[in-house]
Amino acid sequence: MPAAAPPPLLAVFDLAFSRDETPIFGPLSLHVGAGEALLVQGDNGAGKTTLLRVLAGLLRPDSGTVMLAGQPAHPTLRAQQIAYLGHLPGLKADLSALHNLQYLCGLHGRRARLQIDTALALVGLTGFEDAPLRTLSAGQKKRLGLARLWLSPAPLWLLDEPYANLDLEGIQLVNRMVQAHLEAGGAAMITTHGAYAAPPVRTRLLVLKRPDA
Ligand SMILES: Nc1ncnc2c1ncn2[C@@H]1O[C@H](COP(=O)(O)OP(=O)(O)OP(=O)(O)O)[C@@H](O)[C@H]1O
Repeated sequence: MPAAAPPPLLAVFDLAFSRDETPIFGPLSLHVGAGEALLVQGDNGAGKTTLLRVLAGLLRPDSGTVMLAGQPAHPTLRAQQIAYLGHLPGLKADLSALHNLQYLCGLHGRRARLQIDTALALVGLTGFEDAPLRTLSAGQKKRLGLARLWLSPAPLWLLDEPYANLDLEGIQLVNRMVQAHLEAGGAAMITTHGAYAAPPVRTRLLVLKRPDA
């Protein structure tokens, strides 16, 4: 008898979120399996960031269930399974690029056999190791967030506008990273305003609209 397929890395059932009784999204059901990317599109204010923040456990939904690798999501599981790249990448302004990554790797773990220097080189930040974060440009900060993402051992990437502030080479870098992550058995949910930046991988599309729109 063939072995049962593994559960999707992310499965969401009837998830809904509102603010001050105004519905922002949902009820929404979706799943993302290993090797898949789900592109989340929608107008400004459609709820893309909010959805990713709920999935990351940063906001509490009104209702619904989030399953990670077949188990109900809880903080420890989220920390193991999810790498979240948001608008504020969780970096400290006064720490250097290198110290930020050392700090975050200490907190969340690091992909086996991957050195921080290697991740900095991948994102084009060699030579900026000692630069305090506050002296980096918006695109360089985004690149540091990408180095953090690459260092993370978590299989499910939640990427909120990963292309924002990046030049063309940076956009291609994100796409190469997503492709490599999926080929290694990971998955990604990616918010974006335009399909122009869709990574060249097996991608499904979720278009978000406000429930009251
Ligand atoms: N901290 C907040 N307090 C109150 N309302 C908020 C807050 N953050 C977002 N909202 C509202 O929630 C709705 C969804 O916002 P969200 O940021 O999720 O949209 P988005 O699809 O990511 O938008 P964009 O494409 O502009 O980034 C918007 O109407 C927004 O005004």
